[in-house]
Amino acid sequence: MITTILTDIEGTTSSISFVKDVLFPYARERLPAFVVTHADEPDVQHWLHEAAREAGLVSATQQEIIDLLISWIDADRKSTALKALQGMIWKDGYTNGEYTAHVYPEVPARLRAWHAEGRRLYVYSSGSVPAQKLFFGHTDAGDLAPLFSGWFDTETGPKRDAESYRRIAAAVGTPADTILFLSDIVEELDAARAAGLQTTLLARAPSPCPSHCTHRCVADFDAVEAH
Ligand SMILES: CSCCC(=O)C(=O)COP(=O)(O)O
Ligand SMILES: [Mg+2]
Repeated sequence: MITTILTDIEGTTSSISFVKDVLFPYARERLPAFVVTHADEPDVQHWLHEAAREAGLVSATQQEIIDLLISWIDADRKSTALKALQGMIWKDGYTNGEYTAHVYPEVPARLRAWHAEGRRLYVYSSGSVPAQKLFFGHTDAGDLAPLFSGWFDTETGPKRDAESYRRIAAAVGTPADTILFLSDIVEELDAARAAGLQTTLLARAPSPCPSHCTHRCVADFDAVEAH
């Protein structure tokens, strides 16, 4: 019996294009000024230091760190430090009404229905937890954040590592096989299944389900079986 649904964001609840064509360029354009203006804030300082550490830079100028972070945005690197900084920059865009987060049309009603049935909903995304909360707090369909019981990002661990899903099951406090993980990435689902979670692949149009997929595969949330 599925009691808990854990969902990815990009490619699952929401289009890859919104993240790549709206969020990433917004952060890319504002990152240099953001770093210069906020570098003294402890949170920002922490993540700048973490980015330098991740890159193996013993000492780096502010401009070198900015260049590094921009190259990571361009490469879609799932760096925890980059994601934390991007989330801080995206905040202004949401609160100023410059954009709202895309969700596929059936997603809000399906999330509400699962919530009303008593299932607990969680997010696991490479986007930072603050960025996830902003995202679901400002969607095209309004504020969906209250539907979720909790949020996980790569501070819990990489999304392709089974240990991350074991940690999530322990944090949620329910047996792994009662959790259904939804994602558009087969390697993430493989890791979740290795940890004992149930899995469903989202193959959003025009992508077909892969021919030799070993995970249940559906085109949208209405086709997800969560029994
Ligand atoms: C929280 S919205 C930003 C999403 C993001 O930065 C990202 O890398 C999405 O990755 P996901 O794990 O949701 O596929
Ligand atoms: Mg995804």
